[in-house]
Amino acid sequence: MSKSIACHVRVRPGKEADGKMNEEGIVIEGNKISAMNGQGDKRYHFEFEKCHAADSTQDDVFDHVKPLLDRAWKGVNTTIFAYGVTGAGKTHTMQGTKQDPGLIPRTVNAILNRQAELSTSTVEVSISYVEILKDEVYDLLGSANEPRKRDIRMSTGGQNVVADLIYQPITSWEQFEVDYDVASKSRKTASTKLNSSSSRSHAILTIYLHVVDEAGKVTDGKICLTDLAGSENNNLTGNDKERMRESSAINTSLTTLGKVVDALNVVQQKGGDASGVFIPYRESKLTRLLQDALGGTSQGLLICCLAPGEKFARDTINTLQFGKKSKAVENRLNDNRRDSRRLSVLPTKPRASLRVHTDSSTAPTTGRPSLGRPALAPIAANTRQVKPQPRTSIAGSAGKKAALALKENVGLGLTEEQLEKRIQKIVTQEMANAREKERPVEAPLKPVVEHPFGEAVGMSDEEKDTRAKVIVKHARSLQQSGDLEGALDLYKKAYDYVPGNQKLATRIAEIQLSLEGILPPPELSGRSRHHDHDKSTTSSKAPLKRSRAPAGSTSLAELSYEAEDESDVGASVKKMKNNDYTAISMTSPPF
Ligand SMILES: Nc1ncnc2c1ncn2[C@@H]1O[C@H](COP(=O)(O)OP(=O)(O)OP(=O)(O)O)[C@@H](O)[C@H]1O
Repeated sequence: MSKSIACHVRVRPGKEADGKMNEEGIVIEGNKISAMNGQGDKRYHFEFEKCHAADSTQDDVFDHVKPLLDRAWKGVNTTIFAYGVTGAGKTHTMQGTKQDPGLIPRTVNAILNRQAELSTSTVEVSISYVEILKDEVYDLLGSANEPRKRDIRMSTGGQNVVADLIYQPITSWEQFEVDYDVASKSRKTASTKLNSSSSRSHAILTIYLHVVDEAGKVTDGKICLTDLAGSENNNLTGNDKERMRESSAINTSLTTLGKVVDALNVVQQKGGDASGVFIPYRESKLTRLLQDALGGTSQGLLICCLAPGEKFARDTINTLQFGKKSKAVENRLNDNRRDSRRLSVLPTKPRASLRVHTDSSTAPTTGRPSLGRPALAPIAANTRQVKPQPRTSIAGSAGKKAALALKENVGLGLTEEQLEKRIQKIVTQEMANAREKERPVEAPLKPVVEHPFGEAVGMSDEEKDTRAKVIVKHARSLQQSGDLEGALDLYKKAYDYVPGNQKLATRIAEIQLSLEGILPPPELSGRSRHHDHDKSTTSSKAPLKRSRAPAGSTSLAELSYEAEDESDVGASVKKMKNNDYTAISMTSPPF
């Protein structure tokens, strides 16, 4: 299912510090809003799903958000984020005050009320809460006596996850109030000329819902409520050196957010074709964590907060333009409903406990925190971006058909499930082709039984080797393009199929050490023929640029073409001997 991000606007009431006011500066008529530029000679017009005028109450704003919350109960990941210039009312809208609570407390309250009403279902509610300060992630639920800084890692499922994140089960309103209050107070704020209590960080509070109904149907929903730090003009804020440093980090991450939205708009204009479009999610921690909300699987709602006053005229137009661009982004909504009685890839039921740390290396694909098995905590489920590459030749019409079918499937990225399916399809093709060459009569392929955590049970050694080979090939492409984290992820996935493979283990260690800055980036020891044609732009010895994938990087879709090329595949599969990847032909170069 594909759906645009909705956009609401809220204008905050004017105050003395806003300076000169122009009654006609911001005009709202229904869901239409127009804003005058600073010179007063040009008016910009926009239309959104909802425009709240300066007299809107917290209740009004929440009323229009409720339908989105209903979706979370149906297993859809949802993200609400407040955007706008510093002092425009983002924190007021998301957090509010004790007397006039904002969206976060209202949402939790509504969830707890609904939990009480659903007497026939078991409902578990928990939260995580992080801030991103100067491009570092801190766990706001962590104790002041222990380090709160957290890493973002890529899970084996291709999701950006926060390591060792704390999940706080919420059992009552009173408990939430205390925990939320303590955590919010530890968020970094400071006084600037534009806002006496300006948030210096982006804050993301995530609410996880786990519902089991009487028929055993399980629904996992996630609501991600994000209060972005405001964009800042240091001439207006009067920032000192430290504030300037924070301001620079805030503005950089917001610029990246804008670049991501721009890139997604280009994808949209190309009819959803992401080929050749670089989406810079990795350029900031903020966009890594919001990846699910932007072009991912989440239902998104952007609330654009506007400050009245002539000095904000340009910011107002920028904010509205950002809202307009964000609205055009299409997400592919997830559905985290399943039958609890069936074998599932989803994590097991969490134990009830007051505070939970998780520290492991795999992440659930839903918004639900996994307490039942080791897991990295997902803040934002995401999908890996793949870039189909133009091919010079495809052998046979069957190859063309498969290539076309795959091309249609290459959207903005791949979920773990899609990646698995694609790998399985390629492996099946490769094996079928190899067998066809070796045996006159083709034996039917044994169906693969998937282990809940992705390991294939009952797979032949040959099939495991072939799967590893396909994954390694894609890992090499990512490594070549400079995406070391993505490559590492896939090398590890390949290793699961050929545990003990020394070369693969060495490659994994090299990349890990390189990511930690201990070793230089490892060089690839061979080149595939598909890399040869773009020698001029890409070289295994070229300096790594982690933020950009060169136009020549391969995709799994492309690998499927290779799988259709029977002469190569037959040769390569024949040469494959017990984990000896160096013996594989040019279609699968040694790592
Ligand atoms: N709708 C509103 N009604 C009444 N007061 C508001 C409203 N919106 C904002 N304010 C007030 O305006 C001031 C600035 O708002 P707030 O701190 O929410 O801005 P912000 O966008 O989060 O700023 P920053 O990016 O600097 O953190 C606060 O004193 C807040 O209480």
